[in-house]
Amino acid sequence: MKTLKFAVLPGDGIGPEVMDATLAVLEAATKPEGIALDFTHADVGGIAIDNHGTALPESTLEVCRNADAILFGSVGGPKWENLPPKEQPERAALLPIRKAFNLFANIRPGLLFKELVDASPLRPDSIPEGIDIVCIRELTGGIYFGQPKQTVTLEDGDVQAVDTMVYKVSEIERIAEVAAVTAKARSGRVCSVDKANVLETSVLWRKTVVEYFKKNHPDLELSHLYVDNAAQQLVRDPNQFDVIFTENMFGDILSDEMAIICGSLGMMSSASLGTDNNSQGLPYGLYEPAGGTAPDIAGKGIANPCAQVLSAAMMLRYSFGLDAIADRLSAAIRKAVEDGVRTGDIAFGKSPVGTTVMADAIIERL
Ligand SMILES: NC(=O)c1ccc[n+]([C@@H]2O[C@H](COP(=O)([O-])OP(=O)(O)OC[C@H]3O[C@@H](n4cnc5c(N)ncnc54)[C@H](O)[C@@H]3O)[C@@H](O)[C@H]2O)c1
Ligand SMILES: CC(C)[C@H](C(=O)O)[C@@H](O)C(=O)O
Ligand SMILES: [Mg+2]
Repeated sequence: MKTLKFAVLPGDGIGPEVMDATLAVLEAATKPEGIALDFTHADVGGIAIDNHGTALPESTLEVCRNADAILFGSVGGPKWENLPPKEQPERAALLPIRKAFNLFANIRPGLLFKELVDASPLRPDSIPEGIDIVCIRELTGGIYFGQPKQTVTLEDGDVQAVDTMVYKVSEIERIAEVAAVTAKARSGRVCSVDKANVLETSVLWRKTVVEYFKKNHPDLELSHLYVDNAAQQLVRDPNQFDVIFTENMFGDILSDEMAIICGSLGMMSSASLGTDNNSQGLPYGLYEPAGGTAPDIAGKGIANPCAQVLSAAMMLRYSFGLDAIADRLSAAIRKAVEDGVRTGDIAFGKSPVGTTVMADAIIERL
């Protein structure tokens, strides 16, 4: 019997709620195929601070190292916001785990099912067929990790904070390759987003991307946009894009924008892949919703589990090679929303259901 060995890190806020629902869906999707799930829970983020005194315990890293993939919820929330910034869950758990496994390529699909067009804030006539684009975000470089990163008191008593945006050619080339491979499997169109009219890192980004595509992927259609223009083009006409690829912080911001034009953060999944393969000979990856712990709705049982389920589907696809089951999961979600089963974030006129009812509806349609 094929066994899928993965780490389950639910984290904080809605993380455990949508994770429980997702594991039930995953079990229902794999069991009939004779596939067993071998997953191990571990604490990460605020819950790990509470239970172990640190946001990313060594024991959690060990669970991840012994697995073929990580299914991650989300971390952070009001309870830990008053800790020193470097000890907070986002900076002390999420960024280090991405770095620890060298997960430099973050893939975020912006998928709005035709059946869900009414949940988008965009005019329905501007997206009659829904939206199908993807953001490839560089995840282990840029201003998130560059040094120095500090706050200092100056001689005159003023206080100054510094973040540093750094990119090397090698880092830009490897994410360009991911964008190119993604585009080849789709329409062949790639738009690289930067701020080359202002930032040195973006000047290097654009030059490197142009040269890399010219040399390695001359068949692909490459375009460039400044990030401010890209932000408004996404709202004006999202389907003019196919693959958007960009550096870490621009990707963070643009992907939230993509999520909301696709209905909700509760619908946006992500895969973070690196340089290592797992014991299956497939990419080791971390799979998590693009959104966060949603403190405004946490604990109420009303969070949308679809982003977490779709993240699990990405795990099946990339880290376990189970494309057919991944497709079935996506189709079951599509059918459920088509049938009007929707959590509050995507309900718009329909009467909203809770997290477990949404998960059960997906299971019924597998
Ligand atoms: N990957 C992660 O772990 C991650 C990602 C983003 C934010 N965060 C953290 O989460 C906390 C809250 O951040 P925030 O409020 O800025 O962003 P958020 O993504 O948690 O929430 C933004 C809005 O989207 C809604 N939302 C998000 N996911 C949803 C879902 N599955 N179903 C229904 N609605 C959903 C929320 O209710 C909220 O209104 C912060 O501590 C932040 O740092 C963590
Ligand atoms: C929580 C935060 C560190 C994280 C990021 O900025 O990468 C989140 O917003 C995301 O998009 O995954
Ligand atoms: Mg974000």
